[in-house]
Amino acid sequence: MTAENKVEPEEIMVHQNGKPIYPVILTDSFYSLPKSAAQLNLSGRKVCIVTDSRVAKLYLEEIKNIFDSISEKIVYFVFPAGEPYKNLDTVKSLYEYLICHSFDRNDILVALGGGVTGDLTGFTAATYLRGIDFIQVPTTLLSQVDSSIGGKTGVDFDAYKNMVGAFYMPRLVYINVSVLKSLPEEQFASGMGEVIKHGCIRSGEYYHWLEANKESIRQRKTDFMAAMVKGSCLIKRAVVEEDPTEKGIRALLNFGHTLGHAIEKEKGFTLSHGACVGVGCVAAAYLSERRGMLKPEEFKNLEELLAYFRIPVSLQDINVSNVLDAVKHDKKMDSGVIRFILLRALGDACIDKTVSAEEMESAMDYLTKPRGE
Ligand SMILES: NC(=O)c1ccc[n+]([C@@H]2O[C@H](COP(=O)([O-])OP(=O)(O)OC[C@H]3O[C@@H](n4cnc5c(N)ncnc54)[C@H](O)[C@@H]3O)[C@@H](O)[C@H]2O)c1
Ligand SMILES: O=C(O)C(=O)C[C@@H](O)[C@H](O)[C@H](O)COP(=O)(O)O
Ligand SMILES: [Zn+2]
Repeated sequence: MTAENKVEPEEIMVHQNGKPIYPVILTDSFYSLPKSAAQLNLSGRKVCIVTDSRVAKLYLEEIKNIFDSISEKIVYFVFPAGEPYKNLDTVKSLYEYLICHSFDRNDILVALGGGVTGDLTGFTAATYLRGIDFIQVPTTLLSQVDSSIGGKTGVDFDAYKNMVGAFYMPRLVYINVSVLKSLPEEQFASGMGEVIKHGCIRSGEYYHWLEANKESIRQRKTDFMAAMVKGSCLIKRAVVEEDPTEKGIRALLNFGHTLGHAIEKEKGFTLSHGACVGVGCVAAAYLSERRGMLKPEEFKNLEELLAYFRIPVSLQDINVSNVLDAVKHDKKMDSGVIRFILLRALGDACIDKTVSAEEMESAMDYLTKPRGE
C-alpha cells in the first residue's frame, strides 16, 4: 500500500523550442504515480519495468502493482546492479526480452532505478523499433537531480564512459524523494557530487543554500531533500532547455567530468560516478584558481563542502598517465582540443579550450600529492 504524499506533488515542465515536452513530478511517495502515468494513456499498452537487482528487491513490487492497475500487461527486466552492466550486452538482453514479449511501438518502458538504469533504458527506448516511449522513475539522488532530466541516454563502451548513446526524451519523470532514505551513504555522497556541481556552474545562491543547510541535508530530512532536488532540477532544466543537444552551454554540466570520467574508467568503476565528478571538480577548481579566476577562499570553500558530504577531494593509488590518456577520448574533444569547464566564481562557469596537458597534469599532481605538505 502506497502512503499518501506529504510533500504536495509539484510539476516542473521541461520545454524544447518553447513547447512543453515532459513533466517532472516531484513529491515524497508513489501515491500520485498512477495519476501521472495515466496522462500517457496506458490502457492497451504493455509496460516493461527495467530495474537493477538491488532496486528490484526494494521497490519493484510496489511499482508493478501501480502499473498493473493502469496498463494492459506488465513484464519486468532485472539486470545486475552496477556501472559495469551499463553496456551493449545488457541492452542486447533487453532487446531480446522485448522481442520475446512482442513489444511493439505502442508499448512503453519504465526505468526504475539510478542513472545506470535510466541511461540504458533510455538508450534501449531510443533504439528499439526506432524509438518507443519511456518513463523515468529515478531512485538515487544522482538520478533525481541530474540523469533523469535532459534526455542524455547511453552506455559505456570498452569502459569509455557513455561512448554510445542518443538524445532521447522521456515522456514523464516521477521523483519520489522518500526512496532516498534507503540509499547507502556512498550513493548519497555520489549524488551530492552532482548537486554541488549544479551550484558551482550556475547559482551561487543555491551553492550557499547547500552550505547553510548542510546538516539537515546530510540527515536527509524530507523537506530538505525536496527543496534540494527541486533546486537542482530547476538548474538542470534551465541548461537543457537552452541547449538540448549540447551545441554550447550544456557542456557546463560537464564541470568536473573531463578528468572525472577518466578517473572513473581508470578506477575500474570502483569509485562512484559522483565521487569521481567531485574529485574532478576539485581539479577544475584548482586550475581555475591557479589562473587567477577563482578566489583562493572560494576554492577552499568548495573543497570543504565536498569533504563535508564525504566526497573525495584527493586520490591515491591511481595511474596518472592512464588518466591523462583516457581524457584524449573524452566526448568533449573538439578537433583535437579539449573543452574544459572552469570556474570564474562559485556559481559562474565557462567553457575553456586552452587547458593544456601540462595543466591537467598539475591538477592530477595536486589531487594525488599527500595533503598538508
Ligand atoms: N544521463 C545523464 O544526464 C547522466 C547524468 C549524471 C550521471 N549519469 C550516469 O548515471 C550513472 C550513475 O547513476 P547512479 O549514481 O544513480 O548509479 P546506479 O544507477 O548504479 O545506482 C547506484 C546504486 O544504488 C542502488 N540504488 C538505487 N536506488 C536505490 C535506493 N533508493 N535505495 C538503495 N539503493 C539504491 C543501485 O542498485 C546501485 O547499486 C553513471 O553511469 C553516470 O554516467 C547520467
Ligand atoms: O546532462 C548533461 O549534459 C551532463 O553532462 C550531465 C552529466 O552529469 C552526466 O554525467 C552526463 O552523462 C555526462 O555526459 P557526457 O556526454 O559527458 O558523457
Ligand atoms: Zn555526471
